Amino acid sequence: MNEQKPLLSVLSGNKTPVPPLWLMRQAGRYLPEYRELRSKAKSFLDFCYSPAAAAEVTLQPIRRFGFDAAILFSDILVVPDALGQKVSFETGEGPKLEPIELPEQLSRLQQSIDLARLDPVFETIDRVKGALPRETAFIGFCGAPWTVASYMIAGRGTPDQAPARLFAYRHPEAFERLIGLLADASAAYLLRQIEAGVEAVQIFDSWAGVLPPAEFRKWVFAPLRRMVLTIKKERPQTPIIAFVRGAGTHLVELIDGLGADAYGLETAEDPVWAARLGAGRTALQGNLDPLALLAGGEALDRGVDDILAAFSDCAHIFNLGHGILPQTPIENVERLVARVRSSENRFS
Ligand SMILES: Cc1c2[nH]c(c1CCC(=O)O)Cc1[nH]c(c(CCC(=O)O)c1C)Cc1[nH]c(c(CCC(=O)O)c1C)Cc1[nH]c(c(C)c1CCC(=O)O)C2
Repeated sequence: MNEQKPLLSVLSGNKTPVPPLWLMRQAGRYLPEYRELRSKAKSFLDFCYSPAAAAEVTLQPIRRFGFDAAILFSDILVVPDALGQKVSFETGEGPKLEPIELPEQLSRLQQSIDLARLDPVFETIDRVKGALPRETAFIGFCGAPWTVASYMIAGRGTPDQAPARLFAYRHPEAFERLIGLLADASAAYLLRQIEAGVEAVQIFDSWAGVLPPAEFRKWVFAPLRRMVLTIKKERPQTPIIAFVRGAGTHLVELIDGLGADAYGLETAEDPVWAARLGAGRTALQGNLDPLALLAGGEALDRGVDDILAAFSDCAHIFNLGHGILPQTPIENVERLVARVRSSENRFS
């Protein structure tokens, strides 16, 4: 039955005449119906933990655009929250956490994740799965250990993740403990999402691109590998999408050895190179520039066509190279969907 859903078919390695399509951060501020519900919530985290609202927001982009996948509405920072770190979101400023500046402060965290705290997320999943169209796949997600740790250490978003990189150089053993804790917590969290009803999972390593190669192997590849092994052991049938943003040439070793079912490519990655590397071995997801979508018009059409042409010989999922921007006009998303869906004869 799953084979009927185009996204799951591509994740099992099949090519389709038209790639299935969804957009990272597709539930969000560019949608007026999102902004309306969001304005009624006490806080962003409260919104994430309100199953009725979170389920509704998950479904909004499906109703409007008929994407091939819904992604659970939540945030990667619910994991630190369920590990006992204080998390809040200030409007216009992004996330705020109690920073971790010294190894001793790691003892403030719980030794394992409190999944009961995330019960509202699992209830959201339960509500969404009954409401999705038959052909729409349902994706769960979490942040990767390195990306989540970068917020936990700095206590906020940073342009270069310097606080976490410094902490890792100064206190490698403590940092390794934190990364290990996050790998186990995140794998357990994804397994519980799968049990609740998601059909595929995506791991977001949004800040993987800043690390030198030796650090990349320790803090990105190794914990992702640990997560993939844990999840595949329990749920071999559930596909995993790894979005290792800024992987660059590390894509070679990811495809060789990570064991995910698909790799998400960011905006700057060359789709022609990636397609040559991945064709016949893995599914690939990406990678239209979110700014081309914002700009619309010919820039959008050209961007879409280049990507469709580059991946025409691959098991390909059409997506952006990073999240959709809040200023993106709705008409441009409609134009994107129409252009991808009418591509059958142009690129096969
Ligand atoms: C790094 C990261 C975060 N969260 C996420 C990442 C990885 C992906 C990426 O790199 O973009 C992932 C995420 N965040 C959100 C989703 C929902 C599902 C989806 O539609 O994709 C997903 C998959 C909702 C959200 N998460 C957040 C919002 C906006 C908050 C609001 O509506 O007030 C949404 C819709 C808040 C958030 N959450 C985070 C930041 C830095 C911010 C503030 C910046 C921003 O506002 O975009 C952490």
